[in-house]
Amino acid sequence: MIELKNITKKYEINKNNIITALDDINLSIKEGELVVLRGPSGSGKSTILSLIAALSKPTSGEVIVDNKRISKLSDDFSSDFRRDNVGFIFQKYNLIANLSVKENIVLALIPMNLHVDVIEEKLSRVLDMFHIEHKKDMLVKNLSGGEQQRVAIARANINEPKIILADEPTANLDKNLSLAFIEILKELKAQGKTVVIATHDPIFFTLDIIDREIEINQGIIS
Ligand SMILES: Nc1ncnc2c1ncn2[C@@H]1O[C@H](COP(=O)(O)OP(=O)(O)OP(=O)(O)O)[C@@H](O)[C@H]1O
Repeated sequence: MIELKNITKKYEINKNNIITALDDINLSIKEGELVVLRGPSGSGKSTILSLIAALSKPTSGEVIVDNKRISKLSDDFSSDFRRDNVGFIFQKYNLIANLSVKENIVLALIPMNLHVDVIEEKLSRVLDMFHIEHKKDMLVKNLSGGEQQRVAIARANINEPKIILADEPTANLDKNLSLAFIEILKELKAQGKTVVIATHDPIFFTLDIIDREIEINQGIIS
């Protein structure tokens, strides 16, 4: 269960220029729900995702995940929370171009000091699940956009997180690849993951696998 309680997030550019990205919002997302956050550019969608992932902290209010006040965690505990609970699919994928597919995917596991066999097992599970096995030794810079997205999704799932967050996941994909992404969403939902997608792509708005659409405008949920 994810709860945002009276969340305000302000970005201070300088003393005379403070942007209110979120203005006292309340939001609650149940375990296993597939939710779409929709709204125009700049409305606050990415800010909500970054708060749920404990990548940033609210100016006021609380973010609670599974009864844990994650908005109060120190930076170290925030990273632990993220590693154990959240898979984040970034709009621009945030992959390292000069590393191979498998190196990109296992990078986040390095601080965990896992046995090499465990890493191999986790790796082969996601390579297989997201149909990228045949490219595992290729450098990411030599992959197509759709393949890079599958690597980003595999990386987000390496630790079997309960929560998947995706920021404009189809922004760089054509229609067919967007439909392939929707197939992946179906798999994630079948596995019981909680999925939150920030998007303004209309392809999501008529899907029956989406449990709820949340409309956000200028930092306010309407
Ligand atoms: N790090 C930052 N510093 C300053 N302002 C920021 C920062 N991040 C976001 N903002 C501002 O906060 C507001 C909300 O941004 P946010 O990225 O959450 O919107 P969005 O709905 O995800 O937009 P998009 O669809 O374009 O990604 C915008 O006005 C944006 O310019």
